[in-house]
Amino acid sequence: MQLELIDVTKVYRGQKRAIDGLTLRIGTGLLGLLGPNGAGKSSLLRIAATVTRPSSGRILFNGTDVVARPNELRQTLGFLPQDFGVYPHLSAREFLSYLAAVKGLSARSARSRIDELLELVNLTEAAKRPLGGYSGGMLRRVGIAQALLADPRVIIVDEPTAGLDPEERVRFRNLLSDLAADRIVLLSTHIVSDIESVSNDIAIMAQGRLRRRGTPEELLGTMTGQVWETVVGPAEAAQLQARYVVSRTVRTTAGVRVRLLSGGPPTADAIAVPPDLEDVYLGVVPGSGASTGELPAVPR
Ligand SMILES: Nc1ncnc2c1ncn2[C@@H]1O[C@H](COP(=O)(O)OP(=O)(O)OP(=O)(O)O)[C@@H](O)[C@H]1O
Repeated sequence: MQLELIDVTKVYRGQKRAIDGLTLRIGTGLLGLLGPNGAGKSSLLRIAATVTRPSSGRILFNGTDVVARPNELRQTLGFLPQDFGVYPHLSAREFLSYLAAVKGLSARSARSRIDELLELVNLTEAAKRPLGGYSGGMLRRVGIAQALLADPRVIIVDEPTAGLDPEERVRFRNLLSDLAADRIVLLSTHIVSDIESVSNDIAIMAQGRLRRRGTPEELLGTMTGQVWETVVGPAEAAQLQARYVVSRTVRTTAGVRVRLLSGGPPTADAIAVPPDLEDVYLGVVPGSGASTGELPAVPR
């Protein structure tokens, strides 16, 4: 199975290029698409899911042109869009039954599949309640269930863990990782920790372009010798933040431990440390740390 996006460009009316000549070949397994807000991830996923047409470029599913003949992919596609909407007066079960009918599932197979999925996303108890009263995390889980309705071979999910609590996040990551054993799973996120534990294939996107693609080991290898830690006073920590891409600061009893990216030692007693994926991400997309919401401010 292969999904290929070849030299894809997307230009919205009167805007700059949301996707700019991007090529991505995706085989069985889980591909984590990482990038800051506005990088073009959603646009790319909507194109891959046949919801939007590219301005130029080709999309092939097992060699078939998806733009000209979308049905082959659509029949086996599960898609969770970022702005997934529901009918507030329907219950989860009614909503999923309705979508199953739209997808052409027989009433009988739909019923058992829906039972299975409600269990899988932990909504069996709430299944009869109107969706209008669901929390954001619960709605996300309904979205995940609908994407899996027709037992798709290709699963495309846009920021699937948004609004989920930490426990649900882990649960869902593991679910996608299991599904990816014999399916194509394409997942987008701007949170590094969402994919580092489950994805052996990571693509980093920024400003409509593919910036890196590889296994975690390959990506980490690109930053070897460029990540440093040093313990300094608060004033010097602020100076380092102004001069370098800082991936983390931690206040300790000895001072502020600053972790930063630099080609050489930033201070006399700085120590080179093994890179992690957050460092790689910040190295590729400087300034994206703010969007992860995970960097504490330097105390001044
Ligand atoms: N329907 C649209 N019409 C006009 N511009 C759009 C449309 N959809 C996206 N864009 C623009 O295209 C660019 C890429 O947006 P896109 O939503 O694909 O990025 P993203 O990486 O998914 O970010 P986010 O996580 O914030 O959705 C942005 O500048 C955005 O404003």
